[in-house]
Amino acid sequence: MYTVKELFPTLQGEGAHAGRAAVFCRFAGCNLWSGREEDRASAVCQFCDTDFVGSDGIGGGKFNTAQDLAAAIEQSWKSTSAGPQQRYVVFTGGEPLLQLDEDLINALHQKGFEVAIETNGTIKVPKGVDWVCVSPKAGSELIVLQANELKLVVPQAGHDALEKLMSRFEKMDYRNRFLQPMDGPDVKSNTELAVSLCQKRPLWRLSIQSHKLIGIR
Ligand SMILES: C[S@@+](CC[C@H](N)C(=O)[O-])C[C@H]1O[C@@H](n2cnc3c(N)ncnc32)[C@H](O)[C@@H]1O
Ligand SMILES: Nc1nc2[nH]cc(C(=O)O)c2c(=O)[nH]1
Ligand code: SF4
Ligand SMILES: [Mg+2]
Repeated sequence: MYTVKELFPTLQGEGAHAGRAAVFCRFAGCNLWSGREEDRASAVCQFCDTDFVGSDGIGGGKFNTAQDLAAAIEQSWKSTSAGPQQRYVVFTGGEPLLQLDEDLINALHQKGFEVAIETNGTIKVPKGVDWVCVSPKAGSELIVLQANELKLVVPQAGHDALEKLMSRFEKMDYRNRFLQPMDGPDVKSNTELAVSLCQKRPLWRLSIQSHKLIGIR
């Protein structure tokens, strides 16, 4: 059984695939925060911008089998009149690796989808994922040490030595590296920080949450 908060077609707003048509499948639940506001201050990850509790969002629900969920994802892709080419699904959450498994990945490959994930990097990635974006969280143990994309949200409390952290990540096996300004009350100064760090350290590129700027999901 898979519990999906919401399922919708949009454009990937962030990172290396920004601008690309995709179905987003947001799984319920996360290992670094309960999702309840009253627990935020004591959570490992305290800056989350997402409601991932329950299955009551648009396109959300409980899916008994991988086939059922893959069929819903295919329907969502077709709902925009998109053809069979470049089919792309992004699993996010919450933490998608609490639920994504090889059965579901295989069912999507059979339907011609490329499978991407947005993960906090604390859980092993199953075989077959085509694009892994890791976004490490201060105070958690990072175990996904190789990925297509690293997307570091800045600044994070506890990341006092941000540049030291960045130079550690520069020596690791991440194909693309992004700094993403933390959204919230300080997004403007966080963006200025990210811009100046990208200028100083050209191994990094800026990822802005473009979907928020243009008002899509
Ligand atoms: C909601 S998370 C879900 C996937 C996974 N749990 C993770 O943290 O990567 C999706 C992406 O949004 C980023 N994110 C969450 N809250 C944010 C915020 N306030 N500002 C900027 N990015 C944020 C995360 O770092 C991650 O890259
Ligand atoms: N358009 C759009 N792009 C995204 N990229 C990562 C997202 C996420 O919440 O994981 C996200 C999202 O929620 N919407
Ligand atoms: S790890 Fe991801 S989903 Fe979980 S609370 Fe942090 S940003 Fe949100
Ligand atoms: Mg989001």
